[in-house]
Amino acid sequence: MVSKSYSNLLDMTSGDGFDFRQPFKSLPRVVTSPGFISDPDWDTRSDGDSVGSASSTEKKIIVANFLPLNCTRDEAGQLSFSLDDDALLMQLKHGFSNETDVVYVGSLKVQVDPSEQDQVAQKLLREYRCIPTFLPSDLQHRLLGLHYESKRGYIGIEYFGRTVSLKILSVGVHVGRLESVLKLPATVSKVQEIEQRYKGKMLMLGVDDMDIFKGISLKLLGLELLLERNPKLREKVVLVQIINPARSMGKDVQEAITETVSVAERINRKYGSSGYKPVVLIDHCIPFSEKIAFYAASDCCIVNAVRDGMNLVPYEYTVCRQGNNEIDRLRGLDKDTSHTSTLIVSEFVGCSPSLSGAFRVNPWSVDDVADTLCQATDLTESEKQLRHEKHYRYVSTHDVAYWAHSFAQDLERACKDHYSRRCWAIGFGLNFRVIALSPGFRKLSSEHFVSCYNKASRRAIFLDYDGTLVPQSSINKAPSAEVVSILNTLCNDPKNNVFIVSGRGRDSLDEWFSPCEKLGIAAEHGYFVRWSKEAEWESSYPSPQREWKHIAEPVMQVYTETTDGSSIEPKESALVWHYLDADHDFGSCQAKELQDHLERVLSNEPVVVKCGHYIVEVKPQGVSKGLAVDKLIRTLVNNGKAPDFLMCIGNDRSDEDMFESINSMTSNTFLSPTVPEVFACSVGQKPSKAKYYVDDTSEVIRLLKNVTRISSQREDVIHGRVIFRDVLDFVE
Ligand SMILES: O=P(O)(O)OC[C@H]1O[C@H](O[C@H]2O[C@H](CO)[C@@H](O)[C@H](O)[C@H]2O)[C@H](O)[C@@H](O)[C@@H]1O
Repeated sequence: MVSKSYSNLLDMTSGDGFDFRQPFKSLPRVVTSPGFISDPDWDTRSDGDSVGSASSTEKKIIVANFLPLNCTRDEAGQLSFSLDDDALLMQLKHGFSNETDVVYVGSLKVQVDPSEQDQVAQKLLREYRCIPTFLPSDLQHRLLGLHYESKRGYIGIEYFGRTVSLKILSVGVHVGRLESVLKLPATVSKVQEIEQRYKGKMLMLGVDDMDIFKGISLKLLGLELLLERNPKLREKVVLVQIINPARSMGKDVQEAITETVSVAERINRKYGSSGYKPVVLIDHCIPFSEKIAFYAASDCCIVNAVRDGMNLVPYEYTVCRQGNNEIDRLRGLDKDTSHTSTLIVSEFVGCSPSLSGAFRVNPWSVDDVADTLCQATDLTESEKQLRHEKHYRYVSTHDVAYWAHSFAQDLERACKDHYSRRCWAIGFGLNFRVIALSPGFRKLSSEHFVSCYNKASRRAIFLDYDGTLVPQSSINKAPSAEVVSILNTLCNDPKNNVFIVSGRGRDSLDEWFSPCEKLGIAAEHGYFVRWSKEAEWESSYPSPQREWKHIAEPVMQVYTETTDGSSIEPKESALVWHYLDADHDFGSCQAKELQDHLERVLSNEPVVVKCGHYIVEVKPQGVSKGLAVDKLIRTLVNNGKAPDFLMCIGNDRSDEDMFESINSMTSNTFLSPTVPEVFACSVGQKPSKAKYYVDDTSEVIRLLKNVTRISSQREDVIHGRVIFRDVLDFVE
């Protein structure tokens, strides 16, 4: 649902905060650089600077799944909000400087009716610096079929010219906050009280939210088995299980509660006595200080989740076990006494890899849990100390501020290039996008192009096919008579070498361009190359291998069956999955899944998996339009025909390789001393490595047609057909 909160996202990049007294501003169409809104409708000072540019306050926008807010709706339907101080997001800001203005963006844990959304959004922003996103549930599950790549430790999502960096960072706890709660007299006396209550027993602790993934009853079953197998531990071991209230109340959660209570009662019946309950369930809200006291007093802490996020319970436990002087004094310990702790952590919990001294368990295996609990009861003091020291060193140095700082550094790196881009706002509502273009990217001026073409003495021209010479939308994929005629004129100019560089197979290209005798063709992204119609097809690659196709094709078939309208195109060197005729949203999600799937199953094969215009293509490694163009130019140079004019037009991702290749030609030593005039041109104004763009295929054709006049005059001169009118036209 779109609410005004979305339009305010643009405000966030300016420094003027969110002033609701101002009337709603019109959306700027062009954003010249982050933070500076160039539209004259917006607040500007008399000197022309935007208000935003004057502010020195650093602003950090933290986008998370959920906002750090407690939200409740009372019986009358009234919503009330309060900051959730326990939320890690709140603590993250301690890693930033005090002046940093932190704004949060995320979902709410309550449903908000569309009619209330604007009002709620404005209230939350004004009172809590929070911007709620009212996402439909199907949008909530953070990669949307977008194309992404792994880049040294983080994921880069190419999004309309911007690289959105995605890094999976660990997170820590706010050690200072825990220590200050631990110091409170109420906490200290609670620690004493708990230690007194469980004196002589090994106190095990579990702290979990009540949900079906936390594996609480599996933990209890492990304890039951431990007591069954080890009678000597009866009366000696107690598990205190603190259960935080459930965040939702579905049937599953209700069943999990019933099961947990019934297992606990069974264990207590079987192994308990008048003064001993092996399991103590605390299933009501307790003060934070009491929870901290339990951490501090417990010999061992067990997290047995079958599925979880980071889970910071082990970190909190470790900090609390370090205690403080007051607790040590009450325990009769001198200040140099080492502290101890024992952790049992499910292998499915996010913090597990960072805790090298913890016992790792498979929560599904009751046997494993029971055995591990048994080992934990049998540790020597020095072993418990060593494990604790190791964990405490890590947890106290990798706290929430450490990770916030690390994140801020990543953010700076990710934004490095952003400041040199020009950003354009396009579309409205849910189609609103910001595209980032490189500073020099501009429309190709026909005059400049024609003038350079005219001056050149040897030209190399590389033309993509689909989306460049024929519209992507055209049903008839064959070139028009006009295209054929233009190409023929260009090819007949002896100053020119003209090539079609396409992903298409050689048979269709051969058939479509049979009237163009002198046209060069690079088919299947340059796997096959032919210099003219009468020349043989050449390939500098080994014959197409079949083995990988036996792996890839069945996978593509599965996706074809489940994606209505999709199909497979076999090519000589490649295999393509098409979804142009399928539902585009579903197709693009399927395409991303398919790409990942193929990359996994083909990881040992000499192929690459690439996405294109409604296609996913598997092709041999080392085959690209860029390499094809590079080889063709090198051959021209070796044959003494070094071009002083290079032109390359294309519209698709595969054409970007061509642009990259010909862009590098100006600095390439093999062309020396000729420095060619380079025209890398994208069809469509979109993020590209090309320096120029034209709007569409009809503009490509117009552009080429303009220069055919120069080439055809040249042809007429050769054939002695120059007439006075042509000379006049040319001069004009
Ligand atoms: O390099 P190009 O000349 O741009 O060719 C790239 C691909 O062209 C063909 O696919 C395209 O046209 C299909 C309709 O004929 C359409 O379904 C698809 O979405 C387009 O990408 C060709 O079938 C592919 O093999 C080429 O790689």
